[in-house]
Formats: sequence, C-alpha cells, structure tokens
Amino acid sequence: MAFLHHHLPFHLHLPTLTLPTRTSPRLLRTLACASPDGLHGSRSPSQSALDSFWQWATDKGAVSSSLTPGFFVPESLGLLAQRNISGNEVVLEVPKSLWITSELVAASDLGRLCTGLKPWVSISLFLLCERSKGDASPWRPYLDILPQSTNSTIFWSEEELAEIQGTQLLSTTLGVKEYVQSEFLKVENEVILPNKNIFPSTVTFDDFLWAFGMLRSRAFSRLRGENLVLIPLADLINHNYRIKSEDDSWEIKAKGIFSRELIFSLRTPVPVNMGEQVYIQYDLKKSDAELALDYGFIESTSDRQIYTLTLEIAESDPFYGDKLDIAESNGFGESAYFDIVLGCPLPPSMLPYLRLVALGGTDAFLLESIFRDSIWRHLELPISRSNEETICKVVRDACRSALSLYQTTIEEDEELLERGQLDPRLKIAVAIRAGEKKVLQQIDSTFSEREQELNGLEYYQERRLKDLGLIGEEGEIIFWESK
Ligand SMILES: C[S@@+](CC[C@H](N)C(=O)[O-])C[C@H]1O[C@@H](n2cnc3c(N)ncnc32)[C@H](O)[C@@H]1O
Repeated sequence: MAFLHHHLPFHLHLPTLTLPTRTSPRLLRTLACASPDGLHGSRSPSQSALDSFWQWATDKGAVSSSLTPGFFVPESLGLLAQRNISGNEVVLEVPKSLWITSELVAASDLGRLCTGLKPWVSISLFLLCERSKGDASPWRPYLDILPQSTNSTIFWSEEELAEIQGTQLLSTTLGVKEYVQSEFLKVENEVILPNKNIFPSTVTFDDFLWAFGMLRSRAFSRLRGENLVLIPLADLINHNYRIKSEDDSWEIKAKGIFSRELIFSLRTPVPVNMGEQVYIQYDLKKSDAELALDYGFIESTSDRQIYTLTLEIAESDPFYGDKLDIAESNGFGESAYFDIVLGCPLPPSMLPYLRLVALGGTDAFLLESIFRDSIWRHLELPISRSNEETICKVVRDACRSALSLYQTTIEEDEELLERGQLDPRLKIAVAIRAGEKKVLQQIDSTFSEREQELNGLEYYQERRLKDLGLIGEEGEIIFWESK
C-alpha cells in the first residue's frame, strides 16, 4: 500500500534548508488513540474462542497434521508444533474458500458499494460489517480471535506518542493516520452513512483504524496492495529474527493436479521441536520503524536502524529545469529518498544527487546540454571545493537540526534500555529514538570527516586538466615547452 504523505522531519532543500518542525500537540491529540486498557487492548481471546476458531477453520477445509493454535508471550496467539517437524515441511494448508479477498467482498452484500474502492478499504469495510452482525456472521469465529489492537504506533496514545517526539517514526505514524482518516471520511460519507441497512450501528474512525491495523499486521508481505488477502489461521504465524529467509515459507498453489481450487500452503523454514512455536521471517527489508508501524515490535539490529534522508531540487532553484532533467535521466526525480543504515556507508547515488542539487555559481556550466550524457559520471566525483563544502555544511546543519528535536540523549535512552522492565511500547519508543540519533550522528561524522579532507580532494577542473595532459599526477603544471 503506498502512502501519499510522509512528513519526514529530515528534509534537505538545498541550498537552503527546510528545518524540521515539532509535531503540534493539537495534531498529536487529534490522531492519538487512547489505550483502552493496560494491555493496550490486546487482551488474548479465551481458550474456548480459540477452540471454536480452530474447529471452524478445519471444518472449512484448513488442514494441518502438525500444528495447533496456542498462546505465547509476547506474541499473544501463535502456531504450536504438536510433533517434531522437519525444516521446509508443509505445516498448514488453507483453501481459498477461507481467504478474505476483494473478490469475496465484491460477491457479498457490500459488493455493490465497494466498486472502485481500494482493496484495503473494501476489506476493512467487510470486516467491520461482519463484526457488526455478531452471531449472524459466518466469520464470527475468526473475528473473535482478532486482537483489539497491536503495539503498532498507530494504536499509541498521546502520551505514548510523546515518547517518540522528534522521530521520523512519529511523522510517518501521523502521516499514515491522516491518510487513513481521509479515506475514512470519504467512505463514511459515500458508503457508510447512506447505507444504514448494511451499517446499522455507528462506525467510528477508531473502528476503521482497527481494520486497517489488522490488515497491515496480518497480510503477508507479498499479498498486499492490489493482491491484498487475509488468510485466517495462517495469519497466526509469528515472526522470529533468527529466521533469515522469507521466500520459502509459503506459496499459493492448486490443491491437486486436476483441481482448480487454490490453497495457501505454509512451510516451516527451520526444524521445530514438539511443543515449540513455528515462526517465519516477515520481511528482511523492513526497518525497525516500519516493523513498529506495521506490527508493533522491533528487532534492534543495526541493519534495521535506518534514517531516511529526503533531498529535493527546489522549484525556486534558477537551474531547476536542467537539474530535474539530469535527475530524471538518472532514475531520480525532484525528490529523492536515501535510506542511511547504521554502520553502513552512504548509498552510492546520494553524493552525486547532493552535488547536483548544490550545483551553481562557477560550476553551473556543467548543467549545459553538451554535458548531459556525461554529467552523472562527473557528479560521482567531487566537482569543486565550494560545491563539496556546501553539501557538507547543509547535511551537517540538517543533522544538528534534526538531532535538536529529540527530547533525550542516546546515553539516557541506553540507560533506560539497560535498566530493562520497560513496557513494550516504551521499549520500542526508546530504541527507535536512540537508533535514529545514532544514524544522524553517523551521517554528521561522515560529512565532518569529509570537511577535513576538502583541501586534499581532486575536483573537476583538475581532473579535466589531467585528462588533457596539462597537469601531472602530482598536480604540477606541464608547460608546452616541457613536452
Ligand atoms: C500476523 S499476526 C500474528 C498473530 C498474532 N500473534 C495474534 O495474536 O493474532 C502479527 C502480530 O503478531 C505479533 N507478533 C508477531 N511476531 C512477533 C514478535 N516476534 N514479537 C512480538 N510480537 C509479535 C504482533 O502483534 C504482530 O502485529
């Protein structure tokens, strides 16, 4: 699912810099959810609800000879091995008749109202509609085992969100909630309110957000967007960071050689002993912030600690058109996003893009069309001292400005984490804000080191003179007479 607006606090807008702004307390209040109880509303369903669900799913054709649903800490529900299972063994099969898809919604009472809606919106409305039917819904056993919320930041209260003040995660969370709210207002006016026969009781923004949160946390990574599907029972599988591959854990296939019926087939990527939980890897590419937003947990490994820099060619730039043309011919646009990973070098195309955005003054001749085919190659190396100095200064200023928005230091965060015993949401908040600050400090020190090296770098003009044989390898001038 693509989100239209990400208000990222780090926003470079060369040569001037747009400072990140603090999140207004009013926006926080409007978009925060109050925690319904001390467990964030994630009370586990009863054993009898779980038994009824299991019975319902197996009656409808779900097959497993090795699993049973069970309760776990901290994941709540999960899938438990009833015998020793070997790696790569199929552990569960769920037929299509049990899946919740846009197709199913289209064929339901709701179908005629959902034409043209995004799959996540129509499936959300379906969940809410079925939930309101109570016992009359054939999906009741499944709806009864869904949590009331998760630890995803979309469900955090105002006080909990205040713990991530200054972070990109807060901006993204608020951006996502604004997006969900705008979709809700649309369907409230166009679908829910005019159809009291289908939605007899009030549907609130919190209800709609609950449905969104369920889809976001329960749909398998490759089954999102247009292909969005909820697969009851299979969606009880939890994530484990020890599992390093995500591709082989499930597939969709025909039930038999001659059958047209599709089944979702889940495998355990690793051997599992009887009595242990079966896990998969949800998504190797997600940052901790994305895990926190989608699922409400994080891993805290350095490769998941990421800060996204947004660079932009300003419309007010006198060379806007040429720069945009160059960016576009090299796979970028007016804005470019660079994920900086803790402990890893800068993404290779970040420096060329930065140099392009900062290009001006006596270097502007490089923007002329005769250089169009070769400009990106030139941008991969330093252009001029002033261009390189500008990018260092702007990036360092932006880092300092972003760092000033956090309420705590890395040391304070680490002390809290070491003390342990933190509430799961606070633990996520503290780890995320510490991780972001570490990446910002890393970016700042990379550009600080670069600033120290400015005198020793080789710039475009020198390289050009060398190419023409006018200066030697040591920078000495070669006079015509000496040739
Ligand atoms: C696909 S559902 C899995 C079933 C879920 N445990 C339940 O009780 O319904 C994904 C949700 O499970 C929980 N979860 C999965 N893996 C987890 C983990 N490693 N640590 C903490 N929570 C986890 C999170 O709440 C996540 O949003």
